[in-house]
Amino acid sequence: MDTAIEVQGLRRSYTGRGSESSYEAVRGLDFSVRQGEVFALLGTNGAGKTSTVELLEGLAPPTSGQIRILGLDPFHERAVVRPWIGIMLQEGGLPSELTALETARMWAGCTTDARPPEEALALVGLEGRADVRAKQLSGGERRRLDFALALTGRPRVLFLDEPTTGLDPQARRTTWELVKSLRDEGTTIVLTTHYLEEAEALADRLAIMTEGRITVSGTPEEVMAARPSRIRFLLPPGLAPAQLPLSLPAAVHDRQVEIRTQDLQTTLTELLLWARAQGVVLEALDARSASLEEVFLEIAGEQNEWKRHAAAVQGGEAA
Ligand SMILES: Nc1ncnc2c1ncn2[C@@H]1O[C@H](COP(=O)(O)OP(=O)(O)OP(=O)(O)O)[C@@H](O)[C@H]1O
Repeated sequence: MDTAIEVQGLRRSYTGRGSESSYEAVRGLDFSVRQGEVFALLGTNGAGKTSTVELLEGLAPPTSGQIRILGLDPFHERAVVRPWIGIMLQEGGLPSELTALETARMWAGCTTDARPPEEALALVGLEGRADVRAKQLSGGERRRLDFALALTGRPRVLFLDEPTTGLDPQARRTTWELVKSLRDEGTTIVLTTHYLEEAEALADRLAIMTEGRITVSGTPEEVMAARPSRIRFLLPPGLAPAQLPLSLPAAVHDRQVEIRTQDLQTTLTELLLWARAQGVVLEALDARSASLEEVFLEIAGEQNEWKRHAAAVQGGEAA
């Protein structure tokens, strides 16, 4: 079987208490994750990532829709599915008096076919901190201990919820290498992160969520290619904006020119040929494809724009 995770029409509502109305945090998701793939779920705060991942982990039943983890329902067939999955939570909640090794041993004691605790600690680079109590570990080291525990059961499907939050740049790179090597060994990984360069570095495919829905999805390259590239330069002295090549729609602010294009190579060639023919230098020339961060910010911006519009319409109606 090639598909590790299959999600269809997934919805999750939180029922309100007393006079509070219920809130639909997940509003109809469809996606699948192949075996041995890193799938990143991105989105602004409150987009519904954790609500979704909890359903995938079988911690709660969906309000409607279907989930299959390696062919089974993670909530109703939890006893079978649980040993296949590894979960790294945002807040580990570890007993603070135990050392790192004692914690890993305790965890291994509750796990079927557990990795030796020393091996789990070594995988995350904590072998030298084995005898340090959890409460004396740094925030980043505790995060790595959480990761070691998630790996203890040799999971086939691994859920990593913001795995590198609080890690220094070197520890973050080491974690990335570990994620890649787990993926190369065939582990399926669902990753949520607020670090877009992390998603760019690790994800085979990703989905960006806004308000409970997936707005865009695909490989990082596909997601970035869907947005225009941009070229910037300073308007050469003595030239008016109207003298720029007409076929290139440019926005000019003070002397700063910005051209957006779906075909960076052709547009850039046209611009450079024009500059040579004019005998002008394009100062501060900068041409780049959309980064994942730009795509993300644009989607988040569109969402805010839409909210402002909706509020204005509502305000208008009320008036
Ligand atoms: N137990 C709950 N009861 C009611 N509403 C909830 C509950 N848990 C989450 N929500 C709401 O559901 C929405 C989605 O929350 P969720 O934690 O899934 O978002 P997220 O994308 O993981 O956010 P973050 O990036 O901040 O972790 C939010 O508006 C949140 O307030």
